[in-house]
Amino acid sequence: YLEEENTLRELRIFLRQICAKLARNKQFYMFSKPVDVNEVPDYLQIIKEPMDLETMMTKIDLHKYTCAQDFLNDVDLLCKNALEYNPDRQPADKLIRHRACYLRDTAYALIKAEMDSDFEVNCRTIRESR
Ligand SMILES: COC(=O)N1C[C@@H]2C[C@@H]3O[C@]2(Cc2nccnc23)C1
Repeated sequence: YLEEENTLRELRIFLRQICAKLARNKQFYMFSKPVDVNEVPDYLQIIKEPMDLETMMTKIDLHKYTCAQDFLNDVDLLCKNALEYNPDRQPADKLIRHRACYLRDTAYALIKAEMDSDFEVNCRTIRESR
């Protein structure tokens, strides 16, 4: 009902700010848009559920996230994909794995620092009720 819609609106505003902050970071540029499957033809054979920051921003606007953990689940997916597709010891792979872990840890730290825990509990209650 109306209080729940107010809460979810506030969640979307909060998540847009977090997502924009991550997307502004030049160190995360390789995660800002979907991997170009024309450039990387085998990507979809290896990664079954691609994820990137632009897609996550769109999902916010489509009301796909009803709590911060839903958003962090996609951060985890983005990171897992990068670790799986870039497993080698060569420097390029090591760099993208490091950046993926850095993005994941940054997202968790930002949300923990800037989100009221009671607010997230309220969002989880709304998620469970739907
Ligand atoms: C999240 O991003 C990634 O997992 N990747 C893996 C791809 C392999 C390598 O880097 C990526 C893009 C790319 N494009 C052209 C040639 N080689 C590459 C980005």
